[in-house]
Amino acid sequence: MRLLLIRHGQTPSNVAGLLDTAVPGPGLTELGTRQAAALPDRLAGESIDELYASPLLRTQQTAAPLAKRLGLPVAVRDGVREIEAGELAMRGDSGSINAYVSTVFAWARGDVEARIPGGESGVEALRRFDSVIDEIAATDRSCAAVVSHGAAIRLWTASRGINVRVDDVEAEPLRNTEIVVMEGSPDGGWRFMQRLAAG
Ligand SMILES: O=C(O)[C@H](O)COP(=O)(O)O
Repeated sequence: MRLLLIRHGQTPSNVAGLLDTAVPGPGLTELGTRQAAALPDRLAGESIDELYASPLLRTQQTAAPLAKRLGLPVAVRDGVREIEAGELAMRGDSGSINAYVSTVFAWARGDVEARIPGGESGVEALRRFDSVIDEIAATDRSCAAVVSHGAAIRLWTASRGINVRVDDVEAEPLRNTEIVVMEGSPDGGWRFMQRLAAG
């Protein structure tokens, strides 16, 4: 099946460069709202038959225009929320951001027992994201859109994409409403197809 993994639109914490991962978190900025409004047209060529979002306000606000256009409900799943920042929450200094990002990519390279101080391990973060993807794949639909978060999407695609190099994912941040397209199945594996830039 085809997965469209969409990072939410811009938030005030994104503008400020903060590690803001708590639930429910901030809503979208004006730009973020415009980015969300642009998604239905950007994805008009896709035959999306299921729509998922994390419990955070920013993903649900991003999913809303797409849900309206498609006439689909938004299924909220805790498993696709952002990687918890733990003791690094709401920090914006480069040391904290580097500690967060480097732990996430250490997980993608196999060190899944490492833990963000006060936060999750890679085992825990991947287990919850995997469980949602497995649930989606079990529906036997052809295409699902999942509105999630930058670190969570990069972790999952770097860890589960059979044709993906972790270095490439680490080198390329995911911008607001940028989309990672993956195809495959839990049994056969997931292949990275393309990134759809936010424009
Ligand atoms: O990486 C970050 O900046 C924070 O964890 C928040 O990510 P998000 O904006 O994709 O939720």
